[in-house]
Amino acid sequence: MQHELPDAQDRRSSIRPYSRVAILGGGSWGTAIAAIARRAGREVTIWARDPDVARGINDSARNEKYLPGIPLPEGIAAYTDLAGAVRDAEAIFLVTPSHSIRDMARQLNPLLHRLTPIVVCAKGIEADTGLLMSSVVEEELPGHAVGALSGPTFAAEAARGDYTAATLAFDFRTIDRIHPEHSPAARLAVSLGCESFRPYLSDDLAGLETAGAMKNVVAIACGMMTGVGFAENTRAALIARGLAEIQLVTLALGGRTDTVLGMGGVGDLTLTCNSRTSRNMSLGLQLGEGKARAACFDGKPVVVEGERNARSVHDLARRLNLTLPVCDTVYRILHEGADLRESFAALWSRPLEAEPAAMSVEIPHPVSLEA
Ligand SMILES: NC(=O)C1=CN([C@@H]2O[C@H](COP(=O)(O)OP(=O)(O)OC[C@H]3O[C@@H](n4cnc5c(N)ncnc54)[C@H](O)[C@@H]3O)[C@@H](O)[C@H]2O)C=CC1
Ligand SMILES: O=C(CO)COP(=O)(O)O
Repeated sequence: MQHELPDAQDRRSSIRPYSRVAILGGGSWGTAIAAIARRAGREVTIWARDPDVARGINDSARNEKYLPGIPLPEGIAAYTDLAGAVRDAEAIFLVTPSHSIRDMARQLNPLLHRLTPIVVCAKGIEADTGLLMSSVVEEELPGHAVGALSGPTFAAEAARGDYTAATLAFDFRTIDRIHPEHSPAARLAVSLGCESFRPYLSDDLAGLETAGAMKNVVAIACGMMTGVGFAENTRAALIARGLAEIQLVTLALGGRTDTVLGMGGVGDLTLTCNSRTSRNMSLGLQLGEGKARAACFDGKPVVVEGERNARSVHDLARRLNLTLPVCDTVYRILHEGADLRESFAALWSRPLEAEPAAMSVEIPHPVSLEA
């Protein structure tokens, strides 16, 4: 069940936002979150690895490298040293790519007060361990309340101030049900909520993170099919089957179907699978059109989480003994050199099976009509 913020205005005004928040990651999404938090009235610091990015934010309220042409709210203070960025922060948003989250958390260990809540905004599953990002952070920063922010949120649109919504999830153990206004989750939601950004609260952290990591793999599949020349029917089928795969893994990891149907599941999946703005969709599209991987994005290094995470999802599914035909097809094309056209043809000629009757089934058992 998704939790609303306490609804009545008097209750809402009793939730204290965090005054000072630190955003770690000066890329497109980190900068967009900084802009949202600043519009919501917070004192905002941002850590950027790249000194030019930090200079641009400090000197001209722009991040031309990652969000070209988008003016940012005044007053975001950018740092290139992590200690400076987090010094007075009451809450932390971790917004670097998923493969860097463990290292970032390790670096933060000596710098943070144990009560400082941490929100992971990267979408991914750790290679080798199969851990969701919040679990990675919990291992490195024990004792902190760790949550995730995820949803249909293209950075440039959110930074421009287009109406955007997302889900903020914390483990149920950290949500104070009697006094929700004291929970870091509620305080963080109020800290980010502003005219253009609407955070929903959830206690299904596993579901939210699983959906966020897997939708990128499905988006690559949709891009590939579109690039090869197939159209709307094919893409819709991939989205629906991708959603079923997300549901399987979500339930296996203890998450819930309502999360799969929410902002971070259906919301983000439909956004990324249908838009060329998505880097994941766009990678698939270019590969489907026959471009070599090295030539995609004009040879520039671009964060495409679904590429790395196709492997993490594949390994996790094996451990969980789950069959994920769509995600597996992407994995085999990207990481085992399988032929793209043949792989998708094989996907469509699998034995016929029953569609899970309802999204509420626990773990569906495919029924082969060939047997
Ligand atoms: N861009 C978007 O629309 C959204 C992105 N996300 C997620 O946010 C995360 C970050 O992505 P973006 O900001 O889009 O990427 P980006 O490519 O725009 O920026 C990446 C940032 O991370 C830094 N970085 C790269 N490797 C690093 C490392 N090893 N250690 C520390 N810092 C490193 C870069 O210097 C850069 O500041 C990803 O997991 C992505 O899926 C989530 C929602 C929306
Ligand atoms: O996660 C995103 C939007 O919610 C961004 O998607 P891409 O990483 O595919 O660009």
